[in-house]
Amino acid sequence: MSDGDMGLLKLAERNVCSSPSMRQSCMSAWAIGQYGTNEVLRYSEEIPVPTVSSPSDVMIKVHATSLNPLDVLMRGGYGAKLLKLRRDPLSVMDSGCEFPLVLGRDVSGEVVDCGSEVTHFAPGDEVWAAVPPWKQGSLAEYVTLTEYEVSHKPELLSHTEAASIPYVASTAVSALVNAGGLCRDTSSDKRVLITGGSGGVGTFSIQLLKAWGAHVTVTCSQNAEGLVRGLGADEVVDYTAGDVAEQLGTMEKFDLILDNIGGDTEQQAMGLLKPWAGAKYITLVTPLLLNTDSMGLLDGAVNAGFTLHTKAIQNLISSGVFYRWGFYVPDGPALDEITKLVDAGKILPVVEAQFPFTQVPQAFQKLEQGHARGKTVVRVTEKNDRQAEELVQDACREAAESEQDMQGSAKLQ
Ligand SMILES: NC(=O)C1=CN([C@@H]2O[C@H](COP(=O)(O)OP(=O)(O)OC[C@H]3O[C@@H](n4cnc5c(N)ncnc54)[C@H](OP(=O)(O)O)[C@@H]3O)[C@@H](O)[C@H]2O)C=CC1
Repeated sequence: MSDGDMGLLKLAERNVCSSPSMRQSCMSAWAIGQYGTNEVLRYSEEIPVPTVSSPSDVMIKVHATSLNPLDVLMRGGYGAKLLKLRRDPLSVMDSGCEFPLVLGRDVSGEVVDCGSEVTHFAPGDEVWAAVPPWKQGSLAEYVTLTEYEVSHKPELLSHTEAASIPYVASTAVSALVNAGGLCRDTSSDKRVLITGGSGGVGTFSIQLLKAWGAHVTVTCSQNAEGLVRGLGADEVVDYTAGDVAEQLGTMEKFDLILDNIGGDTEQQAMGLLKPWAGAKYITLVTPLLLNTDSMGLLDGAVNAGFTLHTKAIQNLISSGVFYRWGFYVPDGPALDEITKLVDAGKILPVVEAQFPFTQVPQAFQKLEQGHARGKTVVRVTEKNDRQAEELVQDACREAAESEQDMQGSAKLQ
């Protein structure tokens, strides 16, 4: 997008937050005003600041965020019907719709304000969090979350590094712990297969499971083998080199499969689990939001529930395998545990690409090309710091000019 386009967009969006008094409560953000392709992404300096409105709110100045496949999907309207149900009624009250909608699900930043009942955080604290998809996102100067969703950032990580972890970590913990029943104390004798191990969720999950002592097998492309082995994967199967089910079928069977791919992988995976031994298959690729989008809330939810129930029963009866869907769940305390693992050097950030805040559309393009090797991060403050510097320089220049004017008029007198 050219500077000229950016200027036109800014002018077009002045109506969001236009009066001088309102402008003080506005921030810069990348937002969408409708669902669609990358064209709908708009930079605006007129997005209302999400201020503290409840006693448990924590307002964060965003230093960095990262993109997830969900951002690309949500830009196109994915999950709109179900997510709208959970949005803050105040945020949709004026327009009756969710727009302008700010995307971005990760945040690493600094607390700037807290509600009266917040006990664990104070202004100035460096924090990280995953922003629930029903809340305004972090491709913005500020984001406001509830205390339970926030955690203190690992000291060893920069904001850019930290922003690569929260959403994939919260998803992995939810899938492996809540759905999979694994934890630090019960994983050491477990054989786990991660499909799609080279992406955001995969690169995090490998490290978490290795920190817990599990034996980890990963499927990925041949050129990602070095990456996943470097993160600790014990065995790697190149899914591009022939029949992946056949290759995996020669191995000892697994206790748990975390499926980041879905589709045919689901059928292939079932036969790879230990039968009648409490083994679990957890997929992150579920039809729930697609169903509610296409069939409506009630029919979609019922249909998804029926699908899940049928598959769960079939797999339990035929092979004693537990079939489950995994979902991202907001969980600050889980991130506290991840902070400890990061500080202990057991989990490293995997940042594949970084973009400045001015290049968010390019960051989305990168994500849409696929073949992720870890995460794509957006540095948010860099632009705002530069902008603040420019404002200070402008103010200094104006002050110097008015001083010169005053000296000039004093001489004349
Ligand atoms: N249910 C939920 O709440 C959540 C669901 N998800 C979903 O989980 C999935 C994974 O997320 P995330 O890790 O962030 O995605 P990424 O896009 O970061 O990673 C996907 C990875 O899979 C690899 N891949 C593609 N096809 C295959 C294949 N057939 N076998 C093995 N590897 C393959 C890709 O590389 P390459 O193509 O080069 O092989 C890429 O590295 C996504 O579908 C996402 O939408 C994520 C978070 C929450």
